[in-house]
Amino acid sequence: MNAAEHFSGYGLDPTGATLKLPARPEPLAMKASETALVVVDMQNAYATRGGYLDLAGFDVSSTGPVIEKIAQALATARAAGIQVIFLQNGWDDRYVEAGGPGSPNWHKSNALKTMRKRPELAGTLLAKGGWDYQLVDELKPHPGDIVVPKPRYSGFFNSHLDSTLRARGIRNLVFTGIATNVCVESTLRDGFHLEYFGVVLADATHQAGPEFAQQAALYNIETFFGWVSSVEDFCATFAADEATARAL
Ligand SMILES: C/C(=C/NC(N)=O)C(=O)O
Repeated sequence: MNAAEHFSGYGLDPTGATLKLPARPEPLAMKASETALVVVDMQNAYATRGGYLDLAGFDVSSTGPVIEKIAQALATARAAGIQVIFLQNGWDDRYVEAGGPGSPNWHKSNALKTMRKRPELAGTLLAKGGWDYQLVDELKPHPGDIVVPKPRYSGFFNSHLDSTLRARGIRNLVFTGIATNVCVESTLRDGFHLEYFGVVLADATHQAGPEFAQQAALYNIETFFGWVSSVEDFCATFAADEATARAL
């Protein structure tokens, strides 16, 4: 290599089409290379009967269609070269990372509260290494996907999410997962403050709590923090991009 060829640095990818994802309140311009599909906390705890949310009294009976929608979005993202990021919520099996009584998390986490109320569950909910913490069988990471463990609702706190995204020049975050009104919204909001463009695929998300919580979260996102789209629109937009790339 001669001296002229030897340089360092990062130039945003000048190649690749800029696509328009149909979204509310208006379409969002994005490139596959600057976009990540973020799958939030699709763990047994949040999506499976017998997991934490179910044991804590939240309805998880209609998470099946959400899992299917996420699988569709994942297939399109991987084919289009979009970085896939799985967030995984929880703590070490002694709950040091959960914080003690000096942490609001200790007081507000329904997982920790449920275990205090039912001591026979101690050590089982959201503990690394356990079934509850595991990602659901239908949505296992593929080679090239990145898994980011996180100890709080927002994926940006005490995690390597921000550095992972910035190192790859990613500016757009496409959100799926559970729960829309808790970890999805928290992560999208923090992303907004860090200058990421956040869009949620509404049919690939599910709330913790009553249906109005889903609608309120989507209203907040659409009106204040980001954009709302669907799996069908995401797949149609990026499948077309992939077809164009193959034809070139
Ligand atoms: C209620 C709750 C939601 N988590 C999430 N992944 O949205 C929790 O973790 O306690």
